[in-house]
Amino acid sequence: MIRADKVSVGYGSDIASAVCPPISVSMKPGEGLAVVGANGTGKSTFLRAVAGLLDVLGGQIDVFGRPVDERTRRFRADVAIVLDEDSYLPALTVREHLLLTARGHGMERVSELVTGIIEEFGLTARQQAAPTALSSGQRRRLLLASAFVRPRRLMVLDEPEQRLDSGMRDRLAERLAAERKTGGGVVMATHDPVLVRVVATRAVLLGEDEVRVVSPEVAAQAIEAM
Ligand SMILES: Nc1ncnc2c1ncn2[C@@H]1O[C@H](COP(=O)(O)OP(=O)(O)OP(=O)(O)O)[C@@H](O)[C@H]1O
Repeated sequence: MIRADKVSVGYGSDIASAVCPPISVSMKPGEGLAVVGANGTGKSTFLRAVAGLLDVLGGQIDVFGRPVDERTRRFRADVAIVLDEDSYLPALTVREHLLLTARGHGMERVSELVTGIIEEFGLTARQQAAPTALSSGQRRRLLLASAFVRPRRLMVLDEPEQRLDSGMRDRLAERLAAERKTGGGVVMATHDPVLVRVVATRAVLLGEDEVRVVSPEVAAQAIEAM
């Protein structure tokens, strides 16, 4: 599903500008990969490369057996991405966003599905509100809900716990664990040890001098010690 081979990521033009040492890690369907490390160690940068939003400086990332190309319809259909940024259409309500996302991905008769996801993400009372009228946590819920309302084989999530209260974090962890158990893949950057323990099957621990592939428990303990 994902195979990263000595991947260097960063914002300059050559390997010398990489933000962390090369990353080698792989992930199969039904697995969860947590990307863990202190602030600024390169978690979001690596996820951007997995999502095809940033070219790698060296090495290679294959997703579904092919080099990442986010422009292909197939990649966009298979990969649901929620990064660390607000992105929404200000003139559409919560419900309209989710209907549009599902229909845009070719789904039909989505009303019931959308109602269920809205409820699951605690947005029922705000479903007719525009995103600008939501709290920041509610907007984050909307973005996450958008990823669950569409077909996908892989979820790429950058700190999905951000701005969520603890009840919602726990429900999200269960939802992502269920995603994995039904054969989906989840790759997520996170600072939340609960998410790591519940969702991940392995983790990549980014540090300034080394990158290690570790068990979820080792990664969760590393977060707790940061
Ligand atoms: N657009 C950018 N241009 C140049 N440098 C950047 C850019 N975005 C991030 N960086 C730098 O790249 C390094 C890695 O940043 P990144 O956002 O990947 O870290 P992170 O591990 O996700 O951190 P956090 O836990 O704080 O979210 C940091 O030194 C950061 O300052």
